[in-house]
Amino acid sequence: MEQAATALSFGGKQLRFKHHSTVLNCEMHFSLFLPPQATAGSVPLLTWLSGLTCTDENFVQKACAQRAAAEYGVAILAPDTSPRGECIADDPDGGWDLGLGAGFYVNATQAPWAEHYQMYDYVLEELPSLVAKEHSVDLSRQGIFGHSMGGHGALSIALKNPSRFRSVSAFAPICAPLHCSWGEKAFSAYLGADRSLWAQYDSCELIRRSTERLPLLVDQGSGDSFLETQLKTPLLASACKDSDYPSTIRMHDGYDHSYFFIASFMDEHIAFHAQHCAG
Ligand SMILES: N[C@@H](CCC(=O)N[C@@H](CSC=O)C(=O)NCC(=O)O)C(=O)O
Repeated sequence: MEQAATALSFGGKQLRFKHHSTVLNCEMHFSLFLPPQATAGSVPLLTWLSGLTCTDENFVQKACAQRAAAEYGVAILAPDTSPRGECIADDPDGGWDLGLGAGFYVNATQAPWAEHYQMYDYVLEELPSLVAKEHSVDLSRQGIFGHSMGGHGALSIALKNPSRFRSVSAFAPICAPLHCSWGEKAFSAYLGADRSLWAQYDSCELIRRSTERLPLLVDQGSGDSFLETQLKTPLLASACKDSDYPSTIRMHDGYDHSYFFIASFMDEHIAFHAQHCAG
């Protein structure tokens, strides 16, 4: 693991690393914020999953997360959104919703994607273990959150692994990839034509199948241009209601899909995770 950048921020450190991922079979970058409390002992680890077209750097530069992370004493790990490199398969039609920057946090089973697109295992297993080997983060106190495609990733990964996380939250998540064109395009490429295999990564399906409960917070802007076509927040609200899954799903008048929205509520998400990851 090679350090690519470091900067002090609110008494903590904003770091960027390059490493070889054995799971993804390529070179990757990721970012890690360590709060000042990490110099005295291990701190909870929050994983942030970004949306379509992002790298690890969008969150670092635009989410305004460092001040609250330093205040509450939590580390934030920000992975990239897909495998990277010239040899990595990409959307043959040049779209930004498949391939590079659009890994959807699943383990692809189909050619040509399966060779590198294993983002589920990378985010859940390889990266936190790698970080914990070299930094004082406590893997028994983890939260996960994300935006849009990353909100889908955070919800689905947490719902599939409730014993690994204390809390989950999302900004404008893709709530039901089985029922939107972004999800249908990505899942048919990565997972194949059998839709029954897609359900293992669909948050609404996972809520309906769940037996354990995690604290769950979702924020959504009413002025988000993707709300009706791609995100479908009401489907998540219905799944939670039908399954008696406790959740806080908040609509915010006029907010759009951008990082301006994310930054506006970032402090509340970090406080939410810090509360559940304490002790
Ligand atoms: N590049 C596209 C817009 C893509 C976009 O809006 N990406 C969002 C995530 S969408 C769902 O996963 C994003 O986070 N963008 C990065 C940012 O810094 O805003 C276009 O040209 O329309």
